[in-house]
Amino acid sequence: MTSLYHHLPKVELHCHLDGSLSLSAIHRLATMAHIDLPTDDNELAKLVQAPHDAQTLMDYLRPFDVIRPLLQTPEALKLAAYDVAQQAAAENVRYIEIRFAPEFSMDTGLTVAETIAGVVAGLHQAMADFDIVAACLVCGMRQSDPALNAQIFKASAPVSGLAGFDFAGNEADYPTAVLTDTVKYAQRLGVPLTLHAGECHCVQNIREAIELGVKRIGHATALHDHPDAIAEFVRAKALAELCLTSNLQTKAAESYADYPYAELMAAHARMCINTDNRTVSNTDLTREYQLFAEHFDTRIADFLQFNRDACAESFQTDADKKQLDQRLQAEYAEFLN
Ligand SMILES: O=c1[nH]cnc2c1ncn2[C@@H]1O[C@H](CO)[C@@H](O)[C@H]1O
Ligand SMILES: [Zn+2]
Repeated sequence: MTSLYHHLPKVELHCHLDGSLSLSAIHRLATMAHIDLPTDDNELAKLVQAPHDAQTLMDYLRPFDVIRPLLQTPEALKLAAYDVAQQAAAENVRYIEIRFAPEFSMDTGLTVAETIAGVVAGLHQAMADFDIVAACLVCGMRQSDPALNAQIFKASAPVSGLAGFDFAGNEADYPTAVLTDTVKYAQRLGVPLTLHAGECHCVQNIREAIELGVKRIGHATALHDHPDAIAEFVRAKALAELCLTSNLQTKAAESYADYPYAELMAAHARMCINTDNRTVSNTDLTREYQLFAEHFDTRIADFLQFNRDACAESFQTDADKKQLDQRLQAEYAEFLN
């Protein structure tokens, strides 16, 4: 039986391409790249899912090393992007932003523009085949040379189909403060920006992102127990891209009790629900909704509000936002009665 949460229309703003590939897509990509990976799904899953004993974000990020060599051609990126958008469409995600790091797909000579074109081609094909709108975000990596990130952003900005920028990666050792110049550079390029922050118990990283004028914060988990920072977050009308399962795995939150949901709700903070990484976190958006309902008593009207806020902060045109917002309201009417 498919659950209510499967049927609810959804908007997802925070989903990594390389962390969300289906096992069958990984098998196909490995064959294309002539790379030996286990043919058995259980064995493959062990390699590409977050280790059960992960203690930190860096432990969680290890499986991405297995995926990196598979995503080195435009055809592979196209197949990957199609696969993730297809999975999302199958669980009634109406709009998704899928992010990836061009840096990790340039090992054998692709240009930044070629990597983005590959991803965008896959998203366009998925949009033609399924009832979903899918957009592409480019990640700079926190731990990388700022000059490389600047170069990647500069080369990305004019590429057709690029919707926004992000910074991902090692937040513990590369806090927001060290990114400031590159963030400002990205902002000057005129491309909308979201930022991973608050995944490593450092609320300062969220504060600084907000001070830089960033309105979308990936995770924002470190707001827990920081009412002043939550107040600043609310004043800035920022949106938290929540990634619950991922946060429990990286120990950004030790337990459900350490998760800032109730505090954010009480403060009327804006937020939305995301998978972060379907495969690495062994989840999907339906399961994330179920977890919020079970552990935090999130109601249908709340899910609608989260999706409307996600829509309002999505990196689409105002006309497209309006159309999606109207669709969400119309479609939720049957679930709210
Ligand atoms: O939760 C996360 N926090 C920080 N970085 C992440 C997270 N999930 C994935 N990536 C990083 O983003 C890259 C581009 O998709 C991935 O390769 C991974 O290194
Ligand atoms: Zn993320």
